[in-house]
This record gives sequence, structure tokens and C-alpha cells, in this order.
Amino acid sequence: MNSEWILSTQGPKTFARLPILGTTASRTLEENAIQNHPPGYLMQRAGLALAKLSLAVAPHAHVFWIACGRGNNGGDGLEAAIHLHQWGKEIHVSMPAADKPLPTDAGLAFARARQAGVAIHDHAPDHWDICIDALLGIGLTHAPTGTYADWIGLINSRSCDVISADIPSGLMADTGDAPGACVNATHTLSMLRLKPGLLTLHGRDVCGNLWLNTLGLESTAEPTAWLNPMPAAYHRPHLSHKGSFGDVAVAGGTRGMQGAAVLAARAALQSGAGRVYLALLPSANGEASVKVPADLMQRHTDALQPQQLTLVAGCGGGEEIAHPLPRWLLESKHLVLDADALNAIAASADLQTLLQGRDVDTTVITPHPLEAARLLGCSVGEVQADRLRTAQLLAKQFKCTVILKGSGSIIAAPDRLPHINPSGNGKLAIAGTGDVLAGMTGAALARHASAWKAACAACYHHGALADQWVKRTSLTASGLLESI
Ligand SMILES: NC(=O)C1=CN([C@@H]2O[C@H](COP(=O)(O)OP(=O)(O)OC[C@H]3O[C@@H](n4cnc5c(N)ncnc54)[C@H](O)[C@@H]3O)[C@@H](O)[C@H]2O)[C@@H](O)CC1
Ligand SMILES: Nc1ncnc2c1ncn2[C@@H]1O[C@H](COP(=O)(O)OP(=O)(O)O)[C@@H](O)[C@H]1O
Ligand SMILES: [K+]
Repeated sequence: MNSEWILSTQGPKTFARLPILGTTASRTLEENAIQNHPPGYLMQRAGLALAKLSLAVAPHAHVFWIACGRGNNGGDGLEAAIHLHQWGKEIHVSMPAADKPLPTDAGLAFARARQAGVAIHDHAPDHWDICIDALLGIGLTHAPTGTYADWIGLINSRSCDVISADIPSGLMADTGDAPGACVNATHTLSMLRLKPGLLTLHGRDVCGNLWLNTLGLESTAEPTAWLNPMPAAYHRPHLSHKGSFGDVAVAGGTRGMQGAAVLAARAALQSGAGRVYLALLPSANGEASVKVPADLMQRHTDALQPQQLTLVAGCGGGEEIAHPLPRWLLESKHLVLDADALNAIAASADLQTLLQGRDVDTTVITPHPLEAARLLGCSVGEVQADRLRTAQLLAKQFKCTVILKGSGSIIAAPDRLPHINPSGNGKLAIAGTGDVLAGMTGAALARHASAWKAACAACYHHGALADQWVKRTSLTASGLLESI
């Protein structure tokens, strides 16, 4: 029952489709398991896994500070303390002074620790080499205050390794929100299953290297979401021609904003689309203010045959994109809607109706949080407060596949469990990378003919390019697409 390394700060360490459980589903799994095992069994396994991981991370550490809260997360810490104590390590276990009795499992761990000769203090040590953060787990209900907040501040004030039990204390397991002080871990050992909050919003910044220990529990229960897996490599048959991989047209680039459309078109080309057309909007007068590679075929927007191709619409489209959108929404075989196309749809009930009328698995929308907020008529704060829910809401409302972009992009579609994308990093937070994603999604859609599969694959590949970025120079959107 070893812990599995899921994510490093450089990208995914596992390529599988792993289940992700929100707190309600996690508690159901835990409660079912507790009934089938002797008291304290799971917590003892969790404690052993924590102790082993902390030794593996810091084999030469002398003093282990084990900061335990007064819930079952603290119980995991106490069980880890018993092992480290028995292995001859110098440990300092802290627990805030009693305000109410410990829950059953943590109470059992407390008694076991006492019996094993572990001293439990109500203050932090002066010095430590590594900290096990077992203050708060999935039971967090509000921003930490008092001793909890003080200790979180203290943990974050030193540069030692911090192993968070289950989830960094202060992070909301369902959403990745951190309503107040939050531990900044170097490693997080998620117990039983991954949680959404570890993978989106603040999760990736505070959990450091992410590990998983299932504590040996199999489950057939339906997860809340899946970790977006690395897609199978696509094979270009020997017997193929330029028509085998689908045609993509990128429409956008109003006057002065043609760079975005060219980036998306180049990304589609680099991603293996058989033919890529660039359709600049009429105000551009067919003239691109940026260099257009000879591989791109330029077309007038009216000359496009949307029934026969995958149309990527929006990139640098300005307000002008609203005019051709009705026809494209009605006629396009496959459609990727980004940026200004989404803003136009947000502003028009008629365009929304046309979008909702399309076959479900033919359309991908790729909003960033502000575009998502406009589409839903809410604030960016509300979008980010629950990214999983927002993406599912968009998918349901607009009847299409959604990539809600940002740290921990969410891919959602009607009647499917969403995926949370593990690849990608903050280097992508730069203008133009969203256009590259739109082009990559267009190429994948032209090839796969399934909006869902295309979105999952493109999102993963796009993030992986940033994870593989080793150049000393900053990532740029054109550099990103050239690395495809
Ligand atoms: N019961 C078991 O056998 C197992 C429990 N596990 C551990 O148990 C954890 C869940 O335990 P709990 O449900 O007890 O939850 P927590 O240990 O996260 O703590 C919940 C307690 O803290 C209080 N609390 C919530 N927010 C607070 C805040 N901001 N400041 C101070 N106190 C706050 C709650 O009122 C509650 O009393 C998991 O995260 C996991 O670490 C796992 O080891 C799996 C096995
Ligand atoms: N911290 C991050 N981690 C992973 N991906 C990110 C992060 N920040 C930004 N991205 C990705 O970068 C892209 C930015 O897209 P967008 O905001 O639309 O930019 P633009 O419109 O300028 O091209 C999206 O794919 C988004 O998911
Ligand atoms: K914790």
C-alpha cells in the first residue's frame, strides 16, 4: 500500500484517469469502510503512510513537528507520530487546547499515542526540520482563526518541508478556495481519493507535490470528477491524405486584432489538421497586419463552407464577430467558440438559442473565468468560488462541451462527469495561449469528431507543452505553438 506520486510542481507524474471525490462522496466512502474494518484501522494506515512519506522526503531531519488539529485530520498526525517516535525520531506533537471532545477515531489515536509514550503539547516547538500538517482536513468549514491560524502562519514562516495530511490546512476540499490562512505545503498526501480542491483554484499553489494513498480501499462508487488522463497518442496512418485529418477554419481577427486568429490557425496547423483556412473578418479587408505563414489558406468569411469543416470562431473577433455568428452556429459541422464569440453570445439571447439548438457533441466553448461570468450573468468571484459547478452549469445551460480555463482547467459536458486537467502551469498565464488552445481544440475536433474527446485531449496537450517548457526564456504563445 504505497503512496503514489500524482503531480509534481513540474507536471503530472501519473497519466491515468483517477477518480476525484468531493467531501460528501469521501465521507460516504470513509463511513462504509469504517463499518467493515476494526476501529482506527484506516487512520492507522493513513498515519503510517504519512510517517513513511515524511521520512522519504527528509531522511536526515532531526526534529519532526507534528501539528494536529482536534478533528480526525489530527488523528492522522497522531498515528504518524507513534511511528516516528517508535523509529527513534525526535518529535514534537502539538494540539490546540481542548475546546470540545475529540471525534471517535481521533480520540482512539490520542489514547494510542499517549500509551506509546508520545508527549502532546499545546504549543509549537522553537525549532523543527520538517512539519507534518494535520491541523485541518476535509472538515474545514470556515477560515482558520486563533491557534489554528497562528500555527499555519508559523508553518509557512520557515523554509522546511511541510507534509500536509490529506489536504493543506485551510484549503476547501471541494473548491480549492482558501478563505483565510492556508498551509503552503511542499507535499500533500491525499487519503482515500483525490479531492477537487487539490487540483483547481488555489489547490495547485498550496499542495506542492501531490501524493495519493488509497489506504487499500477499492470503490465502485461514482466519483465527483475524473483527473483528465493523458490521451492516447494519435497515429497517422501511412495510407492517409490531407483530407484524412479534417479541415479547420479559424475565423476572427477584426482590424488590428489579427494576431489572435493567426496564432489559433498556426496552432491548428501544428496540431496536425489536414488543411487550415484563415478567415479574417471583413474590416481587415483581407489584409493581415501580422505575417501569415504560407501554409495557411486565406479565405473570405463568406466563402467558408461551415457544413464541411471545424470552425474556430472568436479569436480577436471584436464586436464584428457577432454578424456572421448566426450562420456559423446554424451551419458549422463542428464549432469551437472562444473569446469575442463568447462575449457576443453572452450579449444575445438569440445567439444563445442557436447554440443550445446544436447537436451536443459538436461544439466546444473555451471561456476564461471572465467570459464564463458574462455567459452566466454572474461575477468572476462566483465563477471561481466553485469552478467544477460553474463548468457543469455552463455545459448544461448551453448544451455543449466546456473548457473552463485557468489553474486546474475543468472540462465539462452535459450528462458526463467533469474532468480536472492536471497539466499546465502559471507560465501559460500570458496573452495568446488561449488562442493556441482554441486552435489545438479545433484540430482535435476535426480529427476526433467528438467535442468531448477533443476538449479533453487538447486541454491535456496544451498544458503538457507548458510543463515541458525548458527554455530559459519566458513562454510565449508563438513559442508554445511551435513546440507542438
Ligand atoms: N475517520 C477515519 O478513519 C479517517 C479520517 N481521515 C482524516 O479525517 C479527516 C476528516 O476529519 P474530520 O471530519 O474530523 O475533519 P477535520 O479533521 O478536518 O476537522 C474538523 C473539525 O474542525 C472543526 N473546524 C472546521 N473548520 C475549522 C476552522 N477553520 N478552525 C478550527 N476548527 C475548524 C470542525 O468543526 C470539526 O470539529 C480527513 O481529512 C482525513 O485526514 C482519513 O485519515 C481517513 C480515515
Ligand atoms: N496557472 C495556470 N495553470 C494552467 N493553465 C493556465 C494557468 N494560467 C493560465 N492558463 C491557461 O492559459 C490559457 C490562457 O487563455 P486566455 O486567458 O484565454 O488567454 P488569451 O485569450 O490571451 O489567449 C488557458 O488555456 C488557461 O487555462
Ligand atoms: K491538513
